[in-house]
Amino acid sequence: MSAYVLYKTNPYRNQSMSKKPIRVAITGAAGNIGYALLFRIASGQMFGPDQPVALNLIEIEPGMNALRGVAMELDDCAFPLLTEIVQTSDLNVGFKDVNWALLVGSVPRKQGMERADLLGINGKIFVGQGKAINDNAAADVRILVVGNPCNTNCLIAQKHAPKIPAERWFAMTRLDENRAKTQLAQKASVPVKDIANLCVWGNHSPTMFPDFYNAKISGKPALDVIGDETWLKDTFVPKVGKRGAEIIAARGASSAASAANAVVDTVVSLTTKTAPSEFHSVCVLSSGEYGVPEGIITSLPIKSDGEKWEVVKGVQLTDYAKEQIAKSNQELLDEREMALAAL
Ligand SMILES: NC(=O)c1ccc[n+]([C@@H]2O[C@H](COP(=O)([O-])OP(=O)(O)OC[C@H]3O[C@@H](n4cnc5c(N)ncnc54)[C@H](O)[C@@H]3O)[C@@H](O)[C@H]2O)c1
Ligand SMILES: O=C(O)C[C@H](O)C(=O)O
Repeated sequence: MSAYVLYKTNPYRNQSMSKKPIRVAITGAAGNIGYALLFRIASGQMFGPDQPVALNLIEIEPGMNALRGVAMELDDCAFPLLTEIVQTSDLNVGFKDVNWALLVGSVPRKQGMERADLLGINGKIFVGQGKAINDNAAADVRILVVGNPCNTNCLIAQKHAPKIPAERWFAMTRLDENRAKTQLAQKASVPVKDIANLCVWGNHSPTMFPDFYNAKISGKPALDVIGDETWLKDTFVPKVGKRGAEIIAARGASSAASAANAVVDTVVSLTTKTAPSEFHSVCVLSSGEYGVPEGIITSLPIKSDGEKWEVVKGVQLTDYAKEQIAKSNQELLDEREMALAAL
């Protein structure tokens, strides 16, 4: 079997479009999240209805046949914005000239496991991917890590890509934010669009802290609207933290469509202007904001001007919130130590 397989599908189609395509690499493209994600990117939901996209689909060798089927389906959608599909198991080909790298490919956990149990299995994948991104990607590349444990995997890849500025690396807690918003909306019997300022802090693990103190329901503090701090602490927080496990128990497989949706939401939030006074949860490399230890990829409240992002300043944290966030960040420090020792 060849070391890599590269198929370019219709490389010349749709070339008359005036904007230069955004080139997006997706690893694990034939997996469950990949299957829910590619069609949304190709249809324009990630970068907008007039922005052409080229897709670099990356799989391991045993996944290449399934990937060919997925690419055929992309072709059969006749998406006007999709200019090119590259299919490869060679990371140097897959990350060539990409503007975005969505690192999904890795093993999901099974029932009874924690995401951190995957570090030994998945961590090493991100060494080679970090290096290949460093050596091949476009000068403006931005990277979003989804494969678990996503925070520490992101840190591993970042450490192997010295050319790429630290602010271009992200890991995903948007699914947790979306889950938390829905739980609050259902409890308060309001539409989910009425929930704002819901930051999930820390690690994408059961220790994450969905900060209900700063969340707003229809413009009012969530605590006032719900009126039950015990429910928020003892039911809402663990419900959000363990939602991934609840889905695995019900589906027999980890969340896929909602994860793909959160990938789209994360990229949209980083590439469009955030609404005034709103923020979103994204894991970024900490430089000590809010007393968080430096040098971990941790979830913080982020806003964007459409080009650059920043950590929102001035969010007031209660002592309880600070304690929960510190626990989650301690877990990230421990994961970092484990990862560095293993690599
Ligand atoms: N951060 C989040 O919120 C979040 C949410 C859901 C799932 N996840 C994680 O995303 C990952 C993928 O989930 P899934 O449901 O798509 O899994 P899946 O098993 O359906 O698909 C994974 C795909 O990745 C491929 N793959 C494995 N190693 C690879 C490598 N080195 N390079 C390229 N491709 C590789 C596999 O062949 C497979 O096709 C898992 O680690 C899961 O835990 C994260
Ligand atoms: O829980 C998992 O293992 C998958 C994912 O991280 C999730 O939150 O759904």
